[in-house]
Amino acid sequence: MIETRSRMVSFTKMQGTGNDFVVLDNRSAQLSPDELSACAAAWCPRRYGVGADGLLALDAPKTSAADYRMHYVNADGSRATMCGNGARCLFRFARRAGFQNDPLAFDTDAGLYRATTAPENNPSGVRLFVPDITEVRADVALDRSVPQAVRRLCFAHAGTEHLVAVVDDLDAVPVQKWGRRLRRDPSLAPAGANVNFVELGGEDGLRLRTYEKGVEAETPSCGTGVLAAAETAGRLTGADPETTLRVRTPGGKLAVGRAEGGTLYLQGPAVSVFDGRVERPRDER
Ligand SMILES: N[C@@H](CCC[C@H](N)C(=O)O)C(=O)O
Repeated sequence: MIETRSRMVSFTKMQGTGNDFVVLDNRSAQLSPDELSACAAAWCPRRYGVGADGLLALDAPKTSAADYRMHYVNADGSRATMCGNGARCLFRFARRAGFQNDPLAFDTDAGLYRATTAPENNPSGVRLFVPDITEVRADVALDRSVPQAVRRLCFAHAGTEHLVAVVDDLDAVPVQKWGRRLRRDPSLAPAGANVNFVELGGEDGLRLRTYEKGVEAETPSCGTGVLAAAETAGRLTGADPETTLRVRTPGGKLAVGRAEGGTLYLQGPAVSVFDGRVERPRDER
């Protein structure tokens, strides 16, 4: 068969609070879901590829309400239903690609989302409107033992699966060790969960460190993790659910609040780092 697609794929490297992504326009690249997974697994490793926590692809919309569709694939090639930092980056990528509606609406595997430029005078800020988080368990029991330092353990589906573990001393948590163990607890099968360790209080409201499934490591920040923490741990502080909650991650600050009309949002930066071209993995050619 004659190969008609280019071997090289154009991409933009982007980051949102240090959570970084290879971002491509799949209307031109035309990669199938399996090919997107293979590309993520080939391009995300930091020593052998471009280096990223995941791959984002902008595609033609699936529903008439959307301007475009977002595909999200973790660094290990597994597909995830949603990515909060990634969705903000893809919004900025879509603007650069010429999408002009405001807000922009996009299909994801977790449903329809919308985003707009953040209202404050912050050129990199993006406000991602999200559906209310309805699947919440305030206290969960896992099959495996949970470290004693975890004072409360909650679960929230914030577009994807999250455990929220409340601790007193966030800096003392061995995130890699505990996250890896809790993330695959049999009671969470088959999807598993990202694991967020949260310290309550302080001037920023919450501090958060996340072990991400699909990266199988701590990442500098996780947007849906911030939403899950705001919904569960944030409420444990007695904070008014209507006030904006500031969440500090190792990669930077994010805000969770309610817009006029009551829609929940996640707000933070989305930044282009560089543009490049990368070869498709050999098996996929
Ligand atoms: N970093 C993302 C979440 C990406 C998906 C996650 N690893 C999963 O598999 O659920 C975010 O910013 O939300």
